[in-house]
Amino acid sequence: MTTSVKAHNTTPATARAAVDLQDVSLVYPDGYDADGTPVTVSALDRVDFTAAQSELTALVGESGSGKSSLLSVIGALVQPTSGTVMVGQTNVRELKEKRQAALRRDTVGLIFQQPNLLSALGVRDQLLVTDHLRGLRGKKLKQRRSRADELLDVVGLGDMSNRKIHTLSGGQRQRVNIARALMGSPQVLLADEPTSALDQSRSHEIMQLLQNLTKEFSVATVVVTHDRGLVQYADQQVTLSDGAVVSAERLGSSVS
Ligand SMILES: Nc1ncnc2c1ncn2[C@@H]1O[C@H](COP(=O)(O)OP(=O)(O)OP(=O)(O)O)[C@@H](O)[C@H]1O
Repeated sequence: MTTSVKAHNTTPATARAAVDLQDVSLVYPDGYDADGTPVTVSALDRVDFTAAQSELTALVGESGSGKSSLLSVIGALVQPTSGTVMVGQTNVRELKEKRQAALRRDTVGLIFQQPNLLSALGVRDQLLVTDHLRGLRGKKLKQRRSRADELLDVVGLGDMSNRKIHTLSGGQRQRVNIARALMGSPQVLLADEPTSALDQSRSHEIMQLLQNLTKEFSVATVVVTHDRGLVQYADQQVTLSDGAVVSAERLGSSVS
């Protein structure tokens, strides 16, 4: 059973808001009209949005309603035109670019539709790419390798750490992607249509995994999905239309 509440805030008083957006608008420049006047597109229109620690939020809405834009703003991939974006205790818009990059690396885990994995590398090394690039060696690299192995275990790939990516199924690749997103110990996990390339059964498995990891790692997870059948894994459903939040509902934990 779902309970409708005020559209802009459904985080329970007891839950810590890991993501808190107030009055956020995002306007993209979109070329020029025939008279040479600049044209703009309003992707987000005065959005209030919260996502709590240890909760999974499903973000739904028609194509073009602003779902990806909202994820991009939360993940500091795009600067909103106006409004306040808090991730944990950090006011993202007040950060300099370097600190925003650090936030993207350390505080936010990103999971995309198609796992963007490197075909030349084995499964464990997908999780260690940034550590290799940063030149980590010795004891520190060993610790990171242990973390990678723990995470691969958690996502059900404990026995596949040396496998090459092309030998994995779509669902297994998405699990690698999820494990990689957790490498930085994020407070927030953002997933943009993580199941759209998978069949129904694998999609449910991935959503169940995200639901479990949300609790286990105490992250605030926001999942964009077109598939209404997958919303059952969420604690909260937020619906966007034309860049605005039109409803926010708390959901009963029907699946666990
Ligand atoms: N980089 C951009 N430049 C200009 N307009 C953009 C840009 N990105 C998105 N838009 C526009 O902003 C609006 C919201 O797009 P967005 O991708 O956030 O929607 P969405 O709900 O994620 O759509 P979909 O479900 O199709 O992925 C759309 O009108 C889109 O055309």
